Amino acid sequence: MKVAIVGAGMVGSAAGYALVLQNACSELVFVDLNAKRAQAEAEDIGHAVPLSGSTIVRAGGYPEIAGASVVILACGVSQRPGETRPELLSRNAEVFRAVIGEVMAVVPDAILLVASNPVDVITDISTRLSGLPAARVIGSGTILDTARFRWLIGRHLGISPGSIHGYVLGEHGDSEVLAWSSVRAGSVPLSAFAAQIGAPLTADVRSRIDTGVRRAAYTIIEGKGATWYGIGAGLARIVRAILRDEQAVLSVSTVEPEVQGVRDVALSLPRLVGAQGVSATLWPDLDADETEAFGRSAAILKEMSDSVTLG
Ligand SMILES: NC(=O)C1=CN([C@@H]2O[C@H](COP(=O)(O)OP(=O)(O)OC[C@H]3O[C@@H](n4cnc5c(N)ncnc54)[C@H](O)[C@@H]3O)[C@@H](O)[C@H]2O)C=CC1
Ligand SMILES: CC(=O)C(=O)O
Repeated sequence: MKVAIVGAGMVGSAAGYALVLQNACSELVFVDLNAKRAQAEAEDIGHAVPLSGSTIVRAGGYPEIAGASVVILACGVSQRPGETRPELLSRNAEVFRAVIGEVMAVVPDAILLVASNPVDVITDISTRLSGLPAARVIGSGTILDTARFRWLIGRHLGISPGSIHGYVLGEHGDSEVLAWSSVRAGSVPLSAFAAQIGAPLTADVRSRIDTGVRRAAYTIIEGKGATWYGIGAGLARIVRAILRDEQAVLSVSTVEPEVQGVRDVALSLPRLVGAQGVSATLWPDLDADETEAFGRSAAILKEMSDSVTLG
């Protein structure tokens, strides 16, 4: 199965590297406005192939993405230190106006996987520009925030993050909702598990984890200029779910017809992901505060999307 990556910067190349190490696809093509960059990433990542599998890795123009089942879109600009994701909107909307047309002209049946920020709004824009059904335009959404949430809870409890079942919902950004009330460790509600093992979830612990998830991008960008490993692994995880038709439950962003009175808004909920894209959405039980915060997140995203005219 072939995967194309448009945008061979830090995020696109990290995703490509993760796919190659996991031997997840048979062919990988990088496209970038900066053709030398795409060529260099393809060559560097290609050197990992003999050590990991047999993926054909190359760079090219849009004609070379023909036959791709999934197109990862990681093109555009990223945050500078102190900048928020929404501040990228007008620049990245402009990039996507150009890129979606190029992609659709070659692979009108591919699944689009959007990473560029603000990812929920760019997912909505990509859905509108492509004319594809919402199920086939997937934003990485909160897959990364959910991983950060599980990682920090796992560290607090001293257990594997893979044994933590819980999600971050809504915006991939400042208004996101950490759905604490539905988190389980194994099959046990989180608070009960934490009390059983003598690691209670005090208000201070919750606040530290909330900040660790919500502010992660800002602190990493302050330290090294950008984030790429976590999202690279997240994008590879979504691609695997599609190529293997896993029907895996992942928190990803697609346009939802209605959320608490907000119509046609792209945001994250746990969704079933497989060969046809998103086949179902799961609505977790939320407490009153989480429900209110989720509605607020939907309204913020809708307002941002409405500010973009596509011409
Ligand atoms: N969804 C998520 O969880 C995350 C999203 N991001 C976002 O991913 C995006 C990419 O970030 P980085 O890779 O760090 O940026 P980067 O600057 O390293 O790479 C962006 C690439 O896009 C290319 N590009 C720009 N315009 C293009 C066009 N019209 N056609 C083709 N290629 C074009 C550039 O030449 C560059 O190589 C940013 O918007 C960033 O905010 C970053 C981390 C996590
Ligand atoms: C940059 C970004 O969106 C993140 O690391 O969460």
